[in-house]
Amino acid sequence: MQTEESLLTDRPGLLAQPQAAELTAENVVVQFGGLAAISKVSLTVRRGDIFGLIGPNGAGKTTLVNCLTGFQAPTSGRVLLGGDATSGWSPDKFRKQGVARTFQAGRLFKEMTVLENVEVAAVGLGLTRRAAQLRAMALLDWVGLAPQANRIAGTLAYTDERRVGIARALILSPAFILLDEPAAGMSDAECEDLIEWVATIPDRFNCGVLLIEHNMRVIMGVCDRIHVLDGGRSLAEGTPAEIQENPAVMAAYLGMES
Ligand SMILES: Nc1ncnc2c1ncn2[C@@H]1O[C@H](COP(=O)(O)OP(=O)(O)OP(=O)(O)O)[C@@H](O)[C@H]1O
Repeated sequence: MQTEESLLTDRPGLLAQPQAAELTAENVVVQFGGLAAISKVSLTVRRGDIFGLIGPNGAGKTTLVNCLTGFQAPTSGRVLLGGDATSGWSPDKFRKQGVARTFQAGRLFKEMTVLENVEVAAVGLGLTRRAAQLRAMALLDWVGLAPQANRIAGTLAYTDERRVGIARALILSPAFILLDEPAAGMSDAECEDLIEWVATIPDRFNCGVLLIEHNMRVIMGVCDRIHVLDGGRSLAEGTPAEIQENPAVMAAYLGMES
């Protein structure tokens, strides 16, 4: 009999056991025609850390996350998972090796139930329907959506869609989870709630978190380190205190909502 906790966090033997301690971008360049969306960016997300990725609109945050998850091939440079080159890996391979993500637009299957949305992710990773359902329920409980499990996903509030996306990404306990603007559209109270449970992810799931977020309260409240992009280039990296005092960062954010 499995406990609630093991349903949340263990990894069945059919998956590669993700051992990687670091997810690294090394001199990554992404060129879209004449536009350099990412210019020689290097950063490392460590298992156990919450690593913030911030920057004004169009800075290249999502493009970089796409590179770190196999949705975009770098024009040059490399992405390394625990020291292994990932060149040519599909998003599915990244996921099976323990790198999961959410999307800005929830990308839920709108006609399916909330539970089925999470369940299919586990079935896609090789679990039986029954095992997938047990784990999906445990995760929905953890994100506070168990009472909505049988609701059609297309009828959910926008903020609850985010929670389903996070539950789906956390299924089978990835080594790294990349969250793309989870707080967008949330009220202050919902943000506080988000900060509280995102802060527990590294220890609970033994994973590293990369967090893209415009909401500075969320970023400063929860991150161990923060990397700032501007116009596709790295502007700064440091602790929340260092980033808040960095004049170049303040200049890039002048006029932005805090
Ligand atoms: N598939 C694409 N083809 C062409 N240009 C693209 C593509 N994807 C992104 N871009 C451009 O690359 C730049 C970086 O975009 P990206 O979405 O990565 O920024 P972002 O920091 O995530 O922005 P936001 O905060 O608004 O989500 C932008 O100028 C964008 O228009």
